[in-house]
Amino acid sequence: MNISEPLRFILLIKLMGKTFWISTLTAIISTIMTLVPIWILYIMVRELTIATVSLELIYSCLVAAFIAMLLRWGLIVISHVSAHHGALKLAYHLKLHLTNKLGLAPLSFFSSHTASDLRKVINDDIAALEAFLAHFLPDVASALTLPIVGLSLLLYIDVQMAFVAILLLPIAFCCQWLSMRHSAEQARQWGELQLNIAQKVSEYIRGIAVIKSFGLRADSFRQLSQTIRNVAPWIENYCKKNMFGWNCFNCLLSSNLVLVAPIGAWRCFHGDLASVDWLLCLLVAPVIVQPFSRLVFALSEQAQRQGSLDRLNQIVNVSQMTVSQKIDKASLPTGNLVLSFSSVSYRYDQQKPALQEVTFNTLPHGLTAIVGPSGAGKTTIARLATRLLDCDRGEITLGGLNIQHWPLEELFKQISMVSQNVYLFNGTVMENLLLGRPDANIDQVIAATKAACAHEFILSLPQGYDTPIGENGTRLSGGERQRLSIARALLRDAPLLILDEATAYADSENEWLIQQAIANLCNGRSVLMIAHRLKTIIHADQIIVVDQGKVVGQGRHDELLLKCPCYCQLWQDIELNGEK
Ligand SMILES: Nc1ncnc2c1ncn2[C@@H]1O[C@H](COP(=O)(O)OP(=O)(O)OP(=O)(O)O)[C@@H](O)[C@H]1O
Repeated sequence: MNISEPLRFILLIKLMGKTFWISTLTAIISTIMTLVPIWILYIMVRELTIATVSLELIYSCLVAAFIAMLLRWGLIVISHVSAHHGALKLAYHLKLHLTNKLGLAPLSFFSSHTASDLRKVINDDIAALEAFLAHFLPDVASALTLPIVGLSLLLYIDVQMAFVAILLLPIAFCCQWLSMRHSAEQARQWGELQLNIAQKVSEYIRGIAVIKSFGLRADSFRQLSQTIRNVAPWIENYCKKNMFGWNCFNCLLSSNLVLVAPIGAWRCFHGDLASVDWLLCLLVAPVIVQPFSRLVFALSEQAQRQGSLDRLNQIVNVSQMTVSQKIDKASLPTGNLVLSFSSVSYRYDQQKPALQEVTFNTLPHGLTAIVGPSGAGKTTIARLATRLLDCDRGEITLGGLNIQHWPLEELFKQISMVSQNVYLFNGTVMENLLLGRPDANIDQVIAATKAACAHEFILSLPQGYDTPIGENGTRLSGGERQRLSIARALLRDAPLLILDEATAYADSENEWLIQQAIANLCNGRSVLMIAHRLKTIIHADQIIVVDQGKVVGQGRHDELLLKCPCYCQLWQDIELNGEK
């Protein structure tokens, strides 16, 4: 299923393809079948009122009515099954398409859309559209058919009675219009309230450790309880505003017999209408108007569905990380590639630049460290090097080729990253290890975990390599998670390694193991290490000092102590305050 344009209802229907037409057509025919037994009853009663009753005709009528009822049920089943099948298939493709889009979205998109917002959009909004396509479309088709066919039947029997049957409709619609005037705004407010609750619940769950440590409960966590409490007055106000119009509408819809019965009786009495025709009017008149209640209900939810589409389109329309030039795979640079920043500048939002005119090269087979005070721009450099962000000005090249010209898959084969904030997926140890290299064999996996000092602790887990580690590895310690992520990077075996210093939060035993694992990881590779602590990089082959987004020094440790004031200051801070 190819989804290449913004989502609209017409597009969703097109994407459902023939399942939509099958379900709609069968819904329409099954609705017509609802009126067939009534029509047959009418013919039977008319036969019974004439002098010579043909029993044969009566039997045929009964059989025909029975067949019409069976056909109706069969068609309803086909309509619902095909609508559900089409809607589920569409929901599956939408989820796949949107998650692929998110995978290629730049990091800046995620700073304005939280994980809980996106989860709600991908789960709830797609579920809302799926329900609409699976239930409402066949329902709406049937609800539109019934009044048209029923009214045609009444017009055929008696034009005046057809008019009486729909006399109250305009008044009913006026009442409904009065109560629905603000429905789009109300649907928007309701969507916002739901989103707010989802965000606060997810914040509450994420921060549960802090909340417990302050002795708070859900009702005393003010942000959450206030957001939930806001819903009650909103619903009360909504009911007050809409109750009168909605009740009048429903009353008027179910009251056309109040006119059809006495007017029909009066006309029968005066010989103006045959009593059998009056009977048909009594049976058909309520059937004509009642579906409008279903139609209006379906329409009243249209604003909410439009809201769902708008939110989904925010993901569909997100600009993608692009490969700006098509390069033949065979002509890509190979070997131990040098990463170069050349006059690179970047700013988040409209704030002051995070990086300005940054220029440096990594060393092939060497350790290049980036150091600087907090907020200097070190992490931004790592994000730009891995295309989590794209630079505003300047050029970043790998092996002499701009990284924006590298096919993404090939670029990420060259780079491995170990970050301070390790993310492990909810699966087994082995599944997490194989993430970057699914075809690795068990010997390669064990070699990687041994080099990352992780093999021993993995074996001590209840099911060894097959132990489930929980969401983000919650069943492992911080140091264990870190060593597992290093093993994952080792197994990936990319020639350029970017380390966002991994030992910052480790205890002394774990720190020693992690340092050892990192030393193994650096062996034979070009390494760019974002160092938040100096003592881990004093032996680096090259140190780049960054301050306020600019490179202010470059060299080895001893050279920088002589010529770079910013580096001297950082070093003095360690000597004065120590470094944990
Ligand atoms: N997502 C973001 N949105 C807006 N500004 C940001 C964002 N991330 C970082 N910044 C800003 O960019 C500048 C550089 O931040 P960066 O995280 O690169 O610094 P750092 O040297 O890694 O800091 P630290 O050592 O404290 O981690 C800082 O002024 C920071 O406030």
